[in-house]
Amino acid sequence: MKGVLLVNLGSPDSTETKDVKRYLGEFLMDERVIDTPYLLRLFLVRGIILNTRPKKSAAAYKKIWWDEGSPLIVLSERLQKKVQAKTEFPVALAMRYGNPSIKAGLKELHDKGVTDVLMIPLYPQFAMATTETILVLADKLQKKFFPKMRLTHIPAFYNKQEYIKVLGDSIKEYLSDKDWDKILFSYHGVPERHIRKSDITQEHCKIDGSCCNTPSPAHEFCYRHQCYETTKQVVKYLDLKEGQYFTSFQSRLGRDPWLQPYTDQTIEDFAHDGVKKLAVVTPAFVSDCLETLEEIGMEGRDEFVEAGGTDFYAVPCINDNDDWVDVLAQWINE
Ligand SMILES: C=CC1=C(C)c2cc3[nH]c(cc4nc(cc5[nH]c(cc1n2)c(C)c5CCC(=O)O)C(CCC(=O)O)=C4C)c(C)c3C=C
Ligand SMILES: [Fe+2]
Ligand SMILES: [Fe+2]
Repeated sequence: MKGVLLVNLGSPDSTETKDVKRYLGEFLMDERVIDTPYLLRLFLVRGIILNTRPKKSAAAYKKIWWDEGSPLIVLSERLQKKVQAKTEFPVALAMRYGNPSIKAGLKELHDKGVTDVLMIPLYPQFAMATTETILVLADKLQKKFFPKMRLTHIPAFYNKQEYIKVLGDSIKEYLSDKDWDKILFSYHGVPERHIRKSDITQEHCKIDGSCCNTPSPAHEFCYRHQCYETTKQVVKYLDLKEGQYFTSFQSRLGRDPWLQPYTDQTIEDFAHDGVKKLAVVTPAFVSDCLETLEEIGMEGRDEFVEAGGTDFYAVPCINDNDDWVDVLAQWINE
């Protein structure tokens, strides 16, 4: 029997510093997130990052936490329930880090008699630190604990017209009663090195601005290409004109170069250049989370207003939008 596993990133169990520390430890010790040799990663994560970051992150999580829990988890649970109502196949939810784990999700499906699992990583664009790490871990768990299960997955859907329509319509609807000067498409960043590592041709991605527009088999796994392509498709769908939109990358961690331009700098530059009313869309995230609600919705807004902007609109993610539920159900049932 077929079953579905929706997989998102995950959140700490609570906003207590100890829970945030445990979650960050699991997240950042993933070799596809901090991709240094093991001992260096251990030193960076345990010796440096986990000494200071958990307290700072816990304070940020406290600002966005809901009574029901982490927004990312609650919104993912709502999505799972709505999708379940649209299909006869069992639909489970799992998180790559923290709870509910991928192992628990596979077990839930296994106990319901599922033999064929369709995994849906809830990331529109492929990245080593998101889609790939989910697939690698699920494969390992399947071999070890569920040898009779068969796993398949839906690849990154950044250019699927059904998805672009849902995203485009949600932006249009949210901004319909608002006056805006510019729309910023802000994607979660990754270190530039990750783009080179994921280049299956080992020679295409130069991160010089042109490679992502030149057709290549590398694009199947190029996060940067897929981000720019998402912007391009939404721009086309919404009929935006040159100068009305821009793409940038947020959430940089550490000193290595990450994908640029950086969102925080872009927001400040816009305000200095006279943009008064800014809308920010965050299409790397299906569900609103710390990075959209706090980093963009709070910090980004403050930066913009301090630099002279007047109106700031953080456009919600597609979350459990009914049209998005219909698209997922269609992909599952086809
Ligand atoms: C598109 C999705 C994401 C990519 C790519 C990604 C890469 C990535 N992230 C970090 C470090 C952190 N990310 C954190 C939070 C966070 N990241 C994503 C998504 C992607 N990350 C989400 C949805 C969230 C929010 C989770 C939530 O509970 O709401 C954090 C934790 C918060 C903090 O301390 O800032 C860290 C750390 C790296 C190093 C990385 C690239 C390889
Ligand atoms: Fe992240
Ligand atoms: Fe590229």
